Amino acid sequence: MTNFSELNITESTLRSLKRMGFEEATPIQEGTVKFALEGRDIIGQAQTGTGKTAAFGIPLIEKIEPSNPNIQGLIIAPTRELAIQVSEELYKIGYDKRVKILSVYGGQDIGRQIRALKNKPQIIVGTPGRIIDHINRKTLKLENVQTLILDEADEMLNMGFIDDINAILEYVPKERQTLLFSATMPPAIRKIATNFMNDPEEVKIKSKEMTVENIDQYFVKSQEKEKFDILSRLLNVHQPELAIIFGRTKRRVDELSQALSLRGYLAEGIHGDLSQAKRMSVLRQFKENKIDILVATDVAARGLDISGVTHVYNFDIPQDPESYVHRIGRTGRAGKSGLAVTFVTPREMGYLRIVEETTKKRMTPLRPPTESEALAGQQQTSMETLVEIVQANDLGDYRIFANELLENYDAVDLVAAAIKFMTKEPDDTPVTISEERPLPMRKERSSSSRSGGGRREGGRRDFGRGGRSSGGGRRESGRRDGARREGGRREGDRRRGTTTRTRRED
Ligand SMILES: Nc1ncnc2c1ncn2[C@@H]1O[C@H](COP(=O)(O)OP(=O)(O)OP(=O)(O)O)[C@@H](O)[C@H]1O
Ligand SMILES: [Mg+2]
Repeated sequence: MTNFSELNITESTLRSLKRMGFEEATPIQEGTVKFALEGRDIIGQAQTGTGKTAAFGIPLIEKIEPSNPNIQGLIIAPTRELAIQVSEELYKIGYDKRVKILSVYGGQDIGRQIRALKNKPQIIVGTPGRIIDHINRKTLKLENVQTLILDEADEMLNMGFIDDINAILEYVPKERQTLLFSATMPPAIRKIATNFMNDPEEVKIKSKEMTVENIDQYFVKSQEKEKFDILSRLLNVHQPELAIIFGRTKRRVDELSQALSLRGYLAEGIHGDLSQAKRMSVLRQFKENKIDILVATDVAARGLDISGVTHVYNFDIPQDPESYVHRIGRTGRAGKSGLAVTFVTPREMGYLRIVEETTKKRMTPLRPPTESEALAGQQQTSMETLVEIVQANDLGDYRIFANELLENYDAVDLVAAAIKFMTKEPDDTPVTISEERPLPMRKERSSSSRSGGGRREGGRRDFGRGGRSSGGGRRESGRRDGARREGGRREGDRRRGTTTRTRRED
């Protein structure tokens, strides 16, 4: 590990990094900062949660000329939450240098953004749709941009976003530095990337596996209709501090979060159809531990950095390996450990093998606990918690109440009642989980033949063949019309009908 002071970074940025608690550079930061400071274009690839934001953020902040009031840096991110998160991290890195940063994203009052743009921000972090809206309104002037960054670059260059990116690029000077970052970078996408880069330096942090090793990865083979009960039992046994459960569709997320709430879990759902205010409030509650289960579509997967996520459950196996990598990467961040469980129906086993081939990591089969095992596990945990509380020796006044109770009741009964109170007993409150259509049958085979089947919305899968999607239907006529959007969501979302998977927005 290298100390930041060895990376030719100015004092003010070093002070900011210190304040952030960053002492040593992570490998991707060490590998990219030098090239980026030399002005090189970079394709940066490193595992989830390993500090890619600062890897592009540090050189960007270093390059900003404080006396220049123009927009000098533009960062494009696939979701609103990510745009906000990246701008917050940049704000911290640029704090001592007083760099002005603004995030622009769909779902937020555009008038407010227009007023904020008049304050002369030097860096803009935005989602593609809203950036284009501002370009059309002539409220965003990009002709002085010197650095363009795509976070989650493969996602940004997939079929759904490439038109938007091309449209934005027309307004950004050709003479610029371009930085692309992601944990995954399928070869076909990397090829597209080089089209608008200038002799990019590829910085790939070598690792045996694509996922970080501090995430324990399991799979549970089960029938579709058994999944929910197994999930509840796993939650009872694991007792995650913070968990994210991924579902394949918006309906799935709604049903799962309702069902979990009915069964007494503190759960909320998040997906692209919710209002921006709702999405932000759910995320805030999750970050503040007011809810401990976040049920999400892939919208929440990319790039979100929520500390303390201990468990990720893929209630539905994702359709492509890249999504898997990003989903489970919400845990095990910044060196912490995590646990991921993926549900797979028997006919989806082929997908599991493809994921494993891509990540180069086998998942361990997990035998789901039976109801009585789940209960026994919980009782055990309750007992251990009681013992810990006793050992902490901080009971004070509680002893007075205990003595009062002991005058009238049997000691064993009282302790048993305490254990019972702390234990979540099996709950058969009826819930509705509609059956999700399984992914198309796919034989177990090597990743070299990944085409066919499994079309995901926008035909992104087709990139696996190195070609353009035929059935994506993402292209929108009138895409330059700022008014076409509805609540920041793409029209394409509706048009895709039943195959809509919930990914796109803005
Ligand atoms: N040098 C560092 N020292 C300590 N913590 C760091 C360092 N760099 C980044 N972090 C922290 O690590 C966490 C993960 O960083 P970040 O979100 O940039 O990861 P990422 O590589 O972009 O992941 P993803 O692929 O999921 O987007 C953040 O909380 C960040 O503040
Ligand atoms: Mg990131």
